[in-house]
Amino acid sequence: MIELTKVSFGYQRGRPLYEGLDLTLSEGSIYGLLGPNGAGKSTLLRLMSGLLYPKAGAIRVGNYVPGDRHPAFLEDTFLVPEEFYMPPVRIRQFVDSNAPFYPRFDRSQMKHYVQEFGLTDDQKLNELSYGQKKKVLIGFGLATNTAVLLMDEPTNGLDIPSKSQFRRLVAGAVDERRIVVISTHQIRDLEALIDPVVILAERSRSRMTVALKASVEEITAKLWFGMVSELDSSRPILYSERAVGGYAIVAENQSGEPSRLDLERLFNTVQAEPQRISQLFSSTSTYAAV
Ligand SMILES: Nc1ncnc2c1ncn2[C@@H]1O[C@H](COP(=O)(O)OP(=O)(O)OP(=O)(O)O)[C@@H](O)[C@H]1O
Repeated sequence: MIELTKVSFGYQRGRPLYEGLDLTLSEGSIYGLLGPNGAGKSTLLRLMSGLLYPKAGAIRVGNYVPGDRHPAFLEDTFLVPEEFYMPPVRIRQFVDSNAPFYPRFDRSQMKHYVQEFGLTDDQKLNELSYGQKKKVLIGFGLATNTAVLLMDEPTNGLDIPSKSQFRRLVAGAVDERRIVVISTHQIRDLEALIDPVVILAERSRSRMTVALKASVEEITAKLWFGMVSELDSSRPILYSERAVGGYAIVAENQSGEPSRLDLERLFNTVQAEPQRISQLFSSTSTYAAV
């Protein structure tokens, strides 16, 4: 379990990014962390991995406080950052030097990922493209089998076939003891993978909060995604955008009608109507605390 309780954080004095942020994440799920530029997604992943410390409130990951950087916590947590440095060594050497830090690291799994991504063990990291380096780091992260795997914009830089490989490999690497959190703007890349969805939105004066945390099932039970030819009052519409032949809408799902979640429209709805969304999902959101 990852538990953030009343967490406040800001990089500069007097300019908090979050204040009193609550968020609980459970094992066995791949959470999608979405939010506008600068919302604090990377910051949240750094707080969860112990690279940053909250100014107030508490963060617990299992039995540990990430900021204490206890060895048992560090060997069970892996962060694939958006920007990274890879040393000028062969993939094999990189694995040899870093795998010992992760007791559950599985070398045959890593070998498989390297092959799947079209790479070979003896390639030098400094001779790889950004996307290829990223594949090595993603493969390494998956092969660590840490209880917590955090990935910041993992599909940035991956080509089209690699994005579906990524989805397949991540889906295959999750089990009931693992929590995977993926922060992304590449909603289309990950639509079929992430569930539940966590969306950050502005609470007040540039302070961000978790405006929605819900499973795909809960979202489609409460919201209806579809097309209408006219915007009329037959449905309580939360968001609409012009589309060919009418409007693509997100409405309250008062009749329990099934529909397919559209993450991009959900994201826009949450940013446009954070309070209404919060009321609809009041048991799962902290926005109501404003
Ligand atoms: N090292 C830093 N020093 C000062 N401010 C920072 C630092 N890192 C991030 N920030 C600020 O904190 C805020 C949140 O940044 P963060 O990178 O967490 O957002 P993000 O949601 O990941 O953004 P993006 O979607 O653009 O990657 C931004 O306003 C950013 O300018």
